[in-house]
Amino acid sequence: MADLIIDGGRPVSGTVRPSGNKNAVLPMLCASLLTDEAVTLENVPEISDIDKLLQYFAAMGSTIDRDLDGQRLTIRHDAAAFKNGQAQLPVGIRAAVLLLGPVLLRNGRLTFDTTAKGCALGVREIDPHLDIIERLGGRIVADHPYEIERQGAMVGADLWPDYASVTATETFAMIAALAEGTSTLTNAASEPHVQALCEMLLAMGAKIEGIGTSRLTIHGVDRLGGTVARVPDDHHEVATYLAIGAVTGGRLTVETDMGGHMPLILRQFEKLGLRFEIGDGAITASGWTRSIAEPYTLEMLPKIEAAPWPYFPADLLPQAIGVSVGCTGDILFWNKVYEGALGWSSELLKFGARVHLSDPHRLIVCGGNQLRPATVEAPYIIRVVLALFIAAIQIDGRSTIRNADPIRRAYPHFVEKLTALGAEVRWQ
Ligand SMILES: CC(=O)N[C@H]1[C@@H](OP(=O)(O)OP(=O)(O)OC[C@H]2O[C@@H](n3ccc(=O)[nH]c3=O)[C@H](O)[C@@H]2O)O[C@H](CO)[C@@H](O)[C@@H]1O
Ligand SMILES: C=C(OP(=O)(O)O)C(=O)O
Repeated sequence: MADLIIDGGRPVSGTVRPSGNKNAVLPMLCASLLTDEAVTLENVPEISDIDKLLQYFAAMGSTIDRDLDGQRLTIRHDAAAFKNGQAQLPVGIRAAVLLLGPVLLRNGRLTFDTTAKGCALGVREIDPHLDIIERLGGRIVADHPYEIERQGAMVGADLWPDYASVTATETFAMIAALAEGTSTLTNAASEPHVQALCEMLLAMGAKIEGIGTSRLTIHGVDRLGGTVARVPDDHHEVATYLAIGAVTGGRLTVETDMGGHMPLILRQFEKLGLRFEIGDGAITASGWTRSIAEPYTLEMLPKIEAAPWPYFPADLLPQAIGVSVGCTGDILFWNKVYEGALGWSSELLKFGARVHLSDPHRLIVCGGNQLRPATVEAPYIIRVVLALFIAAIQIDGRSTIRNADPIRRAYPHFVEKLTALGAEVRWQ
């Protein structure tokens, strides 16, 4: 594991372009298994999750042509080779769960011995995925290791799961696209990455209605074809860079076409005193008041709550917490998604911040403290490394984030990009 060394207190200014969204490119890559034709993806980020997925595909006999500089990748799965491949599903990445549906469709059966865990945010469930597979005609014939099979085609069904799960919705979309008849999913997830997968499936010949809403209707087709699809920019990365620019007193512009997805996200950071200028194809972080906006309702603590889209994303709550430690005023952070996503917050005490974990879902940050540089330990949670980084870079002096590697899963060339913008940061 590698550490990040940060010399904080220097303005991070200039212009940066975000990379493709990890949580979009991974399901899009898995969806390439739904056709024998070539699929080309553009704006493909250089992240370790893709390397793991591509290693798996290569071991299964797929043909991969990747142009790293051009951020372009063409993949084609040779039917016979994939059938004979024996590789284990990748471990350490949540996206492994996105292989279940496509591999089952391709091979008729699948054995896997992973619980498809990614970031250590608490339990990462597989039940919603297995439930969708069963409801659409698959059978779980054994567990530990799990064996799934299908006899004949998958069959459409009407589903209404307990909650809107991102990857389970993606599993549903990929299977229902090729199932017999019509399927509906009520309580579907609608994050920008879910929308991107559905748009790609449409381009491959799928018939999907309700993209971006909480109800998907999919009319199954006999076959899907190849396509060329662009991975959307990562809205998490956009917001993260804007936050870094603002807390360092810099003026940072992020060039992106994701502005339409950003209003609620920017409004939450504005509660923490960040100021933005919205341009055509660009957002600029132009200032930071450092004071938490007080609500008109006097009895209420200011709060930022994360929940499934179109709420503020759970994958941005840590970055907002990282900003808040430098503010005056108190604020409640409420993670309505994960039950294990805030335990790391005691690391913030090492910077001199005051934080109170009310319960596994809620954290109160009390501001107005004199912060100091520190050495902190990052858990295996991508966005928490960013939270600790945002805390560290606003403080004069040298801080160290131990075990910062998880950011390689989603933030390509992080150190190089920030160094070019004036930050003093390096790996050790
Ligand atoms: C590869 C990928 O795309 N990973 C993302 C995906 O993971 P993933 O698809 O695993 O996340 P889910 O949407 O399934 O939600 C995660 C967990 O939160 C709990 N839960 C969620 C919603 C809800 O209304 N009630 C509830 O209890 C469940 O325990 C669930 O297992 O979506 C998460 C939530 O946006 C993101 O953090 C992950 O980055
Ligand atoms: C939680 C995340 O990823 P994963 O689900 O892949 O672990 C994330 O991207 O923040």
